Parts: sequence; C-alpha cells; structure tokens
Amino acid sequence: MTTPNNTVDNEAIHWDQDISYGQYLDLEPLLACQNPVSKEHDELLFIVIHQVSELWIKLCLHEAHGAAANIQQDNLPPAFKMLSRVARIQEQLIKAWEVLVTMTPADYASFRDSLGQSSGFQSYQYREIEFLLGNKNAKLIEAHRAKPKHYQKLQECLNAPSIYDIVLQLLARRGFAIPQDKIERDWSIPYTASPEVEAAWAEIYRNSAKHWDLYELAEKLVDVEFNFQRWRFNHMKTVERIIGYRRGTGGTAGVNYLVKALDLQFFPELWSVRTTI
Ligand code: HEM
Ligand SMILES: N[C@@H](CC(=O)c1ccccc1NC=O)C(=O)O
Repeated sequence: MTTPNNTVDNEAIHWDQDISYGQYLDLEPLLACQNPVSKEHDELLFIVIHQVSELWIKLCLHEAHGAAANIQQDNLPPAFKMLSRVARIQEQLIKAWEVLVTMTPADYASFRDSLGQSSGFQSYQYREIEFLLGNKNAKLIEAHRAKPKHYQKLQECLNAPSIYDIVLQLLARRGFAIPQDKIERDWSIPYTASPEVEAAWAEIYRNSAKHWDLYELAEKLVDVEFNFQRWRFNHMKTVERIIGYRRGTGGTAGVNYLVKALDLQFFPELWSVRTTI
C-alpha cells in the first residue's frame, strides 16, 4: 500500500532517537534563558529581541574572524563567502527593529525601571565586532572591568589588527605603496586615514578589471559598513520613538550618544575614494 504524501510513514519515523533535535540544539537550556523581571507582557519581546541579536552577532564574529584569517593567508574566495554572510546576517539584525517597534513608549516604560543600569552599551560581543571592524576605543572596555573573561577578550581584540588593517597589509603585499606606519603599528590606537591608502583604492576602483579580487574585497567591506550604519540608524530612531530624549540606562545622553555614533567610519578611504574617482 502506498503512503499518501501528507501523512507520516510510521514505519520509517525514528520515534526513539540516539540524539534528538532538542538535545543537539541544547534547547532546554536555551529556552530556559528568557526570564522577565517584571510581569509586563512586552518584557518577553524585549528579552527575545536582544537574545536573537546576540546570537546573530556571535555568528557575525565567527564569520568576520574567519574572513580576517583567510585574508591574512591570501585566501580571498572563502573570505568573500564569509563577508557576504556577515552582510546577510546584518539584514536580519536590521529587520529585528520592525518587531521591536510594535512596543509602545508606555509598554516599555512599564518595565524600564526593572532594567536598572543595564544597557546595550555593555554588550561585549557588540564591542568586539566594532573593534574587529576597526572602531578602536580603549575607554569603552572599562564597562567590562568587573568581568575578567570579557575584559581580557576585548583587550586582545583591541590590541590586534582590525580587518581593515589586515586588508591594508594585503595591499602592501600586492605591491601598493601603503605607508609603513599603516602596516605595523600599535593596533589599539584608532586608525587615521591616509592619502596613500586612498590612492591605492583609487587605482583598484579605476582599474577594477585588473585588480578584480581587491575590488571585490573592497565592495564586500563597503556592504558590511553600509549595513552597520543602517543598524545604528534604526537603533537610534527606534530609541527616539520609544524613550524620546531621556538619558540612557547606561549613563549616556541617550539618543544624542547614538546620533554621534553615526559619524564613525570603519574604512574611511573606501568612502573618501568615491569623491576622488
Ligand atoms: C527599547 C529598545 C531599546 C532602547 C530604548 C535602547 C536604548 C539605548 C540607549 C539609550 C543606548 C545608549 C547607552 C545608554 O546610555 O544606555 C543604547 C546603546 C546600545 N544598545 Fe540599545 N536600546 C534598545 C534596544 C537595543 C537592542 C534590541 C539592541 C540589540 C542588541 C541594542 C544594542 C545596543 C548597543 C550595542 C548599544 C551600544 C552602542 C554603542 O556604544 O555604540 N539596543 N541603547
Ligand atoms: N539603554 C536602554 C536600556 C536598554 O535598552 C537595555 C537594557 C538592558 C538590556 C539591553 C538593553 N538594550 C539596549 O540598549 C534605556 O535607556 O532604556
């Protein structure tokens, strides 16, 4: 007898498994981590949005570190795949704001006091991705002093070359005239733009057919920065919509702090070169 497509084949289903879906994915601990402090309906949404975002950032870090390692080994195709994935993940992070804005200012106000002084400002994964992409700000590590594990990890990332530093080293290996102080320096100090680096990108963009893989790498980085700014902008507008101009629980001015963050640029010459060409 044939089994209709829309029914399960009882004979074949593994009703008892060696390892189950829930075990493989560690679902019990994962789904036991949503613990609202208040009794307010919307607090679960607030927790889930943050947890989902942190999981996506975890994967972004995995992919971006992987891309950096491949670029260091002159292995560009796998790096392209990883950077494309980072950009797709960022689209998910940006989309998440649409779910969060269903929460009204009054809904949020009903449980905001329960958050105390906790804030996204203390997201160590977010700080790590900022450092990895090149926004080095040593002062911000201080928010993690009480957690040696996170403090140390961030210290390491601050003192390591960013993905952009690694790309400039690649350009130097390919014969571009990159100043020595961009190739070897104290990586914890914020990067400053240079005319020589812009000139190298100008050559790559003007003659993309000749330097196709470097052109492709540049555009992957621009995609990531573009999406990072879209995330920052959506965060800032969502915060304005929900708490107006109140101070942040993390102690900053709130929206005005987030507006200032929009001026940050990871790969400055990849933007300035467009005015030159
Ligand atoms: C109701 C929703 C939200 C509000 C009102 C809000 C508000 C704020 C404010 C005011 C700040 C500035 C720091 C402070 O003084 O607290 C901040 C920073 C931050 N928030 Fe949010 N936020 C919200 C949702 C989110 C979500 C969903 C994420 C996702 C992970 C997030 C991640 C961050 C990060 C990473 C920072 C640090 C940004 C930086 O230092 O450049 N926030 N948030
Ligand atoms: N800074 C927010 C609080 C906040 O958003 C928050 C609090 C605890 C855990 C994550 C948070 N999200 C992002 O900043 C506020 O001032 O309302």
